[in-house]
Amino acid sequence: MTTGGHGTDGVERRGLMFVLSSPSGAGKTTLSRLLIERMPGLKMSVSATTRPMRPGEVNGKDYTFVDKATFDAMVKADELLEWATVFDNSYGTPRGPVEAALSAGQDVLFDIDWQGTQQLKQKARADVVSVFILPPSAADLEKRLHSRAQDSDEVIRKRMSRASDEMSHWAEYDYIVINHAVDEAFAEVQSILKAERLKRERRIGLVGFVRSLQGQLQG
Ligand SMILES: Nc1nc2c(ncn2[C@@H]2O[C@H](COP(=O)(O)OP(=O)(O)O)[C@@H](O)[C@H]2O)c(=O)[nH]1
Ligand SMILES: Nc1ncnc2c1ncn2[C@@H]1O[C@H](COP(=O)(O)OP(=O)(O)O)[C@@H](O)[C@H]1O
Repeated sequence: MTTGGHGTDGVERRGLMFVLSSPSGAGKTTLSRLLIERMPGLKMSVSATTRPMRPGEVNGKDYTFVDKATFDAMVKADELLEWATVFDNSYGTPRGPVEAALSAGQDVLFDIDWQGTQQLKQKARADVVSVFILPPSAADLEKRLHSRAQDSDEVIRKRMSRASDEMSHWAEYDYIVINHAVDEAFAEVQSILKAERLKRERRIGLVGFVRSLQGQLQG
């Protein structure tokens, strides 16, 4: 699905799809924002959703907020790379920006649930790197959902009751990070991305690079 761009060391490589999933409130959004701020060459995939906007969210940045009819039209026109229903709302990944970023040699970051992760893996397994974020405890999870202060008590109850379901998919992920302290969890997620960028199979320019090194040695 991807063509290739150049890594920071100048060797051409395939772009990767970096997926973060977790039960609601475990810290995906916080970690995603830090990754985008601090990791050059990584672009956020902005999902479309029918969920109402939360205070502080920006349309087109956090999500593209659409009504159900618009979402259904996007599905029908095959404009979504994957989509799913979560908490009675529809969420989906617009295909165009992802394909454009990957073919420009950028990596793409996804904050999507297990259903979306499965769909991406079916489409491009070799290019997907998936990380599941766990909270340190149920009490911490609940505290974080309250501290975010953006959802009603009823919505928080729904999110807590769905957490166990979401968590049951942890073993489908390549990496598991427990989000105790943000800085440490961020450092772990960053290490995963850095290592995955160096994977031999993604570095399609290596054959040429090594040939040229050998040429220099022989010449
Ligand atoms: N499959 C899929 N899931 C999404 C997408 N965008 C967001 N999600 C997931 O939908 C769930 C709810 O997201 P949201 O309402 O923003 O609440 P959050 O869990 O507090 O971030 C989270 O598990 C997100 O990862 C998407 O485009 N596709
Ligand atoms: N390691 C952490 N320690 C304490 N609070 C955290 C930590 N990580 C995230 N939070 C806070 O918890 C709340 C939920 O985090 P958020 O990133 O929105 O989760 P998600 O996107 O998974 O729903 C936010 O208020 C965030 O600032």
